[in-house]
Formats: sequence, structure tokens, C-alpha cells
Amino acid sequence: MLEFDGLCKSYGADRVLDGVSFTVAPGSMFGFCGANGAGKTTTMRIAMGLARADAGEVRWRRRPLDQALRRRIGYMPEERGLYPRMRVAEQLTYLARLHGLDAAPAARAADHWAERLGLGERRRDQVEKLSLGNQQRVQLAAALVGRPEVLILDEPFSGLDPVGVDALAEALLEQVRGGVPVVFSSHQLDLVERLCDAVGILARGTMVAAGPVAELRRREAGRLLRVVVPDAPAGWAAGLPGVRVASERAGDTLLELAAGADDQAVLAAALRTGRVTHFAWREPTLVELFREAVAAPGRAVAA
Ligand SMILES: Nc1ncnc2c1ncn2[C@@H]1O[C@H](COP(=O)(O)OP(=O)(O)OP(=O)(O)O)[C@@H](O)[C@H]1O
Repeated sequence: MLEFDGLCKSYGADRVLDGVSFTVAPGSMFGFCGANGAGKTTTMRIAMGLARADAGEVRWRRRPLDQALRRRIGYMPEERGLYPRMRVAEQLTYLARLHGLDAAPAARAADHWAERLGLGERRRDQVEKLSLGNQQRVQLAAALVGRPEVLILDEPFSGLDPVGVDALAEALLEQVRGGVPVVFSSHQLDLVERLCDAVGILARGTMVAAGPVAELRRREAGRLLRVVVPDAPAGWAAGLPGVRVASERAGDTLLELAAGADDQAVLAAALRTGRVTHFAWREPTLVELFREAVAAPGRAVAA
């Protein structure tokens, strides 16, 4: 297990992390989500020894991370850290050697990852001459080239085109299949939902929701009701007790019901306006869970 356990961190009077805990099992992918400034980068930097926690620790296989263990981690920092003048293959080989590979396997790993991430033709280019997206691919290759036991990636998908996203997603899934625990932060919740076994949503330094996406969605089901009444006048549901209109478009209405609100009263109201063609509870999407978790301080959801 990769365990983040009770991380606390303040910068001056600012409490940036307030007891952040989560675990990532070998062979699983954890999506680390949260608003800008929530503390994701700080959490990852603490894991990598680039910032010091005031309390708490990060463990891999029950051992607190030290510099030797960190060498086994493939890390992609938010501030991209490449040597701008080095050529792609040379750089990747160098980094693989820093992770302990011999010269020949390091060169092979560099070629392999350059190819896998679509950089085959750029192998001999200097990094600073690459487009931003391609520099990003080199940075990802740099995290993967040392045969990591663990991957910690800070916004690895940002700036990639859809082909790059697919190449990286496939590479990460392959690592997961090989037993590597992967943590990545992202604002691309569709990707998180597609790829991750579990997610954590951080808000103001606290994990406000954590668990498998399907369980979080199920747990929050029973509050969103979709009602389709093609001929209903706009605003038909406004004012029903315990009901908030989340969205309404051409007779297709999404309602959020407070605990104890009467769904049958909603149905009766809908029927008074016309023929009801759809009436069903709907599980929230990850985006809706995110908005809810980030908007409501103190409301923790764990699956
Ligand atoms: N070295 C530092 N000194 C002072 N404050 C810092 C420092 N590093 C981070 N912070 C503050 O800590 C908070 C959390 O920042 P962090 O970068 O961890 O958030 P994040 O969740 O990664 O955000 P984003 O999604 O925007 O990348 C922010 O308020 C930030 O300003």
C-alpha cells in the first residue's frame, strides 16, 4: 500500500493541509481532485521530500518514505524539471541511470518510452525546441523510464492533445496492470472517472470525499431526480417543498431533493402540467459530486 497518513502543513498562518489521509493499493489508480489551491501539489511534494509536513507521513509498503525509497518512485512535478538543452533520448537515458539502470537497459528504456509516448521522431531534438505538449510527453517519459514501483504524477494530462491523452492513459493502465500504484492529480474529471479505481476530492486542505467512484455515486444517489414533461411550462417545479431545480431545458428537468422531500408530490405536480415521459432517480456524475463536495465545507463523503 501507498499510504498518505494525516498530512498537515501550514505556510505561516495559512493551514494548507489539515490531516490529509488516503491509501492507494498496488495495481490501482487514484485520481486526486480538488479546486485550485486545495493542496494537491503540496501533498505530492511532501511525498517526494520537496516540502516538509508539520505532521503525518507517507509510507510505501509500511515504510516511511526516505530518499532511497523515493528513488523507486516515478514523479512528475507540476513545475516541469527538464534540462532544456539536452536531447530527448540523452535526457531520458540519463534519468534512467539516476534510477539505477545500467547503460544499455537505460538506453533501451529511453527509446521504449520515447516511442510509446509518440516522441520517436523527436529523440534527437533538444527539449527546449519541442512544443509544450511534447515537452510534457518527455516529462512523462522521465517519470516512467526508471521502472518505478510507484507513480506520483502532478497533472500529467494537462496540455496533451487527445492522442497524447490516449497514449498516456494506456501507458498508465499498463503500469497498473503490472501492480504499480498510480496517483495523479487532475482537473479533467471525465478522465479521472474513466481511469481511476478511486478518487479523492480535496477542499481547503481536507479530503471531503474519497472512495471508488461508483460507490461515491451510489451513496449520493437518491437526491437527483430527472423528470421529463415535454409540454411543461418552464419553472413548473420551482417552489415545490424541498426541491431545488438543478437544471431545466425544454421540459427536461433535473431536480435535487432535500432529505425527506416527497418524490410522489413531485410526480403529481409534473402530471398536472402534462404527460410525464421520464421520471427516475439519477446517480450524480463525478463533476456534480465534485461541485457538491467543494461547495459544502465540513461535509465529508467516504465510501
Ligand atoms: N512555498 C509556499 N509558500 C507559501 N504558500 C504556499 C507554498 N506552496 C503552496 N502554497 C499555498 O498552499 C496552497 C495549496 O497549494 P497547492 O499548489 O498545493 O494546491 P493545488 O491543489 O495543487 O492547486 P492547483 O490545482 O491550482 O495546482 C495554496 O494556497 C498555495 O498558495
